[in-house]
This record gives sequence, C-alpha cells and structure tokens, in this order.
Amino acid sequence: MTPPRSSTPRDPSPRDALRRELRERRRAILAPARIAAAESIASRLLALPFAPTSGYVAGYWAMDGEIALSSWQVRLPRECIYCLPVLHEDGRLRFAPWRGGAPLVGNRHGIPEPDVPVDALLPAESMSLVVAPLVGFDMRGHRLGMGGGWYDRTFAFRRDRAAPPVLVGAAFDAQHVETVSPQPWDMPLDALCTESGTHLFSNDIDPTTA
Ligand SMILES: Nc1nc2c(c(=O)[nH]1)N(C=O)[C@@H](CNc1ccc(C(=O)N[C@@H](CCC(=O)O)C(=O)O)cc1)CN2
Ligand SMILES: Nc1ncnc2c1ncn2[C@@H]1O[C@H](COP(=O)(O)OP(=O)(O)OP(=O)(O)O)[C@@H](O)[C@H]1O
Repeated sequence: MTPPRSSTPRDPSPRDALRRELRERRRAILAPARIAAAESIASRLLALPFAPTSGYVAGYWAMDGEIALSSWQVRLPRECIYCLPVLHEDGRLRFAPWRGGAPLVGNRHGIPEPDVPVDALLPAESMSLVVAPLVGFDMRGHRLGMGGGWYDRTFAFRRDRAAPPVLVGAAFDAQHVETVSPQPWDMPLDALCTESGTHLFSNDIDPTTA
C-alpha cells in the first residue's frame, strides 16, 4: 500500500506540531517589536514582587527568536549574580555565573554556556530566581519548551519544596495558546512576563525568602 503523500518518517505528535508552529511565530517577530518586548520584559522582571535584591539569578542565552535577557542582566541589582544554564550529564541543568566577555563554549545544541570547570557549577537549589525560555504558554502557568524536559527535570524538586528558586517564564504575547496540553511531569511556572503584562500563578511565594 502506498503511504499518503503527506506522511513523514515519523509523524510529529500534536505537541511537536505546536512547537514547530510556535517557534516559527517566535522567529518571525520583527526587530523593533523584539527590542521593545525585551525592554518591557526586563522592567517587568525587575518589578516582580519577589524580585531578589541579592544572590544568584539565572537567565539564558537567547536563540531561535527567544527574548533576549541582556537588558535584564545589566539592570539587575548590584548584589545579584547573573548565571546561565549548563547542561549536565545527570539530565538536570546546572548554573554558572557569567558576565559579558567571560569565556563561553557551545553545548551539544550549539547554545553558548560559561566555560567553567564542573566543580564550579551551581545546582538549581542555589538560585533565587530562574527565568525560563519557552516556546508556548497557557494562562494556567504551563510551559511548552524545546522538548528536552530540562527545566521540568531540574525543577521537579519544587513539587514538595516551596520557592526559592522562583521559576518565571519570559515570552512574547504571540506565544500564548489556549492550552499546552500539560503532561504529568510538566513543572508549572510561578510567574510569567510578556511585553504586555505579568501573570502571577503562585500565591504562596514569600517575598522575604524568594
Ligand atoms: N536559550 C535556551 N537555552 C536553553 C534551553 C532553551 O530552550 N533555550 N533549554 C531548554 O530546555 C535547554 C536546552 N534544551 C534544548 C533542547 C532541545 C533543543 C533542540 O532540539 N534543538 C534543535 C536541534 C539542534 C540540535 O540539537 O543540534 C532545534 O532547534 O530543533 C535545543 C535545546 C537549556 N538551555
Ligand atoms: N521529572 C522528570 N523525570 C524524568 N523525565 C522527565 C521529567 N520531566 C520531563 N521528563 C522527560 O522529558 C521529556 C520532554 O519533556 P517536555 O516535552 O515536557 O519538554 P519541555 O518542557 O518542552 O522541554 P524543556 O524544559 O527542555 O524546554 C519527556 O518525554 C519526559 O519523559
């Protein structure tokens, strides 16, 4: 029997199809809107009720049309230490302090990571706040990522432990979908910032400890 013309070696799942569509949408955002959104999101991240005034905070190295966090990084309180995620062999992200100009090395996906020895890496538990990149989000605080499960595995410990670290999504409004069809392992966001607003999903975060 001849397969239908549209068939591919492996039909994508509905989640994969949604990912592809949302990534295209994210890449298509033009520079002026992208720049304005990054500025607006930086201000919203700094104004979060639980925004840390000191300690480790993590962003990411923007790629594939993701929102750049450089404006947030440079406007952070002086006592905050900006970190980038590093893929670790146990399947959970580690984090490493990074300042502009410090050495970077590409990971297996070609994303730059701080070039530091393994024993200098920090676990998620050391972070006060982590800003997570995302492909899609819904208004219940669920996030669709790149499909590697990295943030879900890294933050699974938050199921039976309160913040910190606070997990905050950064996204364009265009990445909003009705539902991301959350899976049992998906870790919900505590908050989400887009160019048009901040959504707080957790109401049990103590601003004095987060
Ligand atoms: N900027 C950024 N850093 C991040 C993430 C992210 O989403 N954005 N991650 C969030 O979890 C982790 C990396 N996870 C990833 C998972 C899958 C693919 C991926 O499938 N990439 C390709 C194929 C390229 C390749 O793998 O060689 C793709 O674009 O299709 C990339 C990153 C940690 N760092
Ligand atoms: N806590 C966990 N323990 C074991 N496996 C997990 C856990 N969380 C996620 N995974 C695995 O990761 C895979 C990818 O998950 P998912 O598609 O939700 O990734 P994602 O959230 O889009 O990606 P990312 O967080 O890397 O951006 C799933 O197939 C799942 O098996």
